[in-house]
Amino acid sequence: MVKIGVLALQGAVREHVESLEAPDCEVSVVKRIEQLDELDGLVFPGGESTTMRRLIDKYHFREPLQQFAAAEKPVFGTCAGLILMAEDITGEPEGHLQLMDMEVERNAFGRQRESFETTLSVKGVGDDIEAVFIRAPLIKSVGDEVEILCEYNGEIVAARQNHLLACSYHPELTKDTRFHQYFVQMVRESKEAASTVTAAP
Ligand SMILES: NC(=O)CC[C@H](N)C(=O)O
Repeated sequence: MVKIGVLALQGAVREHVESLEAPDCEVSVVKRIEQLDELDGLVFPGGESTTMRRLIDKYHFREPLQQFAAAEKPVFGTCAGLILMAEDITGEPEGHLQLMDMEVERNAFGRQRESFETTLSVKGVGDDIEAVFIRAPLIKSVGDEVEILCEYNGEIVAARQNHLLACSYHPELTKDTRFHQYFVQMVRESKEAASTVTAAP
């Protein structure tokens, strides 16, 4: 059994909970820091990153979230969640949680395309993944350890750095749960690897 939480300070939470459903996966809505201790993986939903940051600071979540990721527990950020994870944000003095080696640009898809849907090929997930972009950020550059999973019109929109997964769009707003199930599998593998290490003589 793996336990995955969805950070519920602000943003679209319920859809993530539904997309993560699997027979061996217990999903919870995270509102208190103490809940992090029980989790094997965590999702940062979409919403408004500046509001989320304000609430993260208000409820003293910043360090516990950074520790969660530093313990190599998997984290998955979508849209505003991706912005929270980035080391750098274009035009801003520094990133929020600075978990993942990438620079992101907020609201990067221009005015008339602020929201749109498309089908994408995502490495390791599928070549016909439905994606909903809502005032989405793009990933402008990534460090050496980051694997690019998906590009849209030559721009990076999904990436993975070991136990960290991020995408610009909203996989939780479609019926297609493959991206979430890819993350659930990351959490299973990470938990299994951690228990092997603990069990070693
Ligand atoms: N759908 C979203 O999560 C939008 C992200 C939002 N534009 C931000 O900058 O935080």
